[in-house]
Amino acid sequence: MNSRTALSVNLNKVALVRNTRHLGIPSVTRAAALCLGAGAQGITVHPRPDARHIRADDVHALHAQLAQEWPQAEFNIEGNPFHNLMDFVRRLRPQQATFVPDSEGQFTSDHGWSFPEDLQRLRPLVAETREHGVRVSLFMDPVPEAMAHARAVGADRVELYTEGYARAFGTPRQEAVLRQYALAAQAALDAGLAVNAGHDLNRENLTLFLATVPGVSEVSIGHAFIADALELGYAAATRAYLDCIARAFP
Ligand SMILES: CC(=O)[C@@H](O)[C@H](O)COP(=O)(O)O
Ligand SMILES: NCC(=O)COP(=O)(O)O
Repeated sequence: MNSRTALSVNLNKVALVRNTRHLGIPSVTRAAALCLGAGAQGITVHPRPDARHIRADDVHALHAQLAQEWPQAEFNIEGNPFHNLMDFVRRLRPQQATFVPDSEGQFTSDHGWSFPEDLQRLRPLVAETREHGVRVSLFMDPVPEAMAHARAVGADRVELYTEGYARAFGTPRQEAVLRQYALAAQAALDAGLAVNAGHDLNRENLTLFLATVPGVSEVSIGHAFIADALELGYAAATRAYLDCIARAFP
């Protein structure tokens, strides 16, 4: 299937279920193989410092699996570069690192970086990550004015934090909120950044987002994807999300 936006499947929630027993099932590497085999372009993990879901050995196993069996796939590791993310960047050099300003033990990601406050401390870590050959994406709220700062820090991309859109979807606020995301994406593109998006995207809200917000290179989707995969299976869920993406670009 040919489309303009890549699908990166986030496997956090597979590991969350696996961690409730000591049996190794469900397997994150098996999930990755099934999603990539069905056409997903990448795999995302967010190894949190408390290891509640993805653990360090999962990140290493997935990295080795993708390098050997899916060399064309993108491996995207998310996390806070001031906590544990840089260890993975330095050792594994994935295709993409997404910097997320989560606190330790955070329930789930709920905000992006703040500029100019975070500018100076991020700059050396962005530079180091890029020197390792790893693309840097910064998790950002949809604030158009912040995009030039993200570029000034040296990032390659921003990931628009989409929970606000997901909450507004289907409500009277939907149009105004989408306009805000479109303006933020355009500001990022104008600043020379590529645009990713993620958080609470699902089969209902994805097509409208991609049809409205310009130039989204990649979406990373986990929670709703895995919920769908419980009903449909990984391969059918992947095909369903690829179809949502394709329908945005008729
Ligand atoms: C950055 C982002 O939006 C995702 O990584 C999200 O935080 C998923 O993490 P959890 O699966 O731990 O909620
Ligand atoms: N970067 C967002 C991500 O990987 C998945 O977020 P969600 O779909 O689990 O909310």
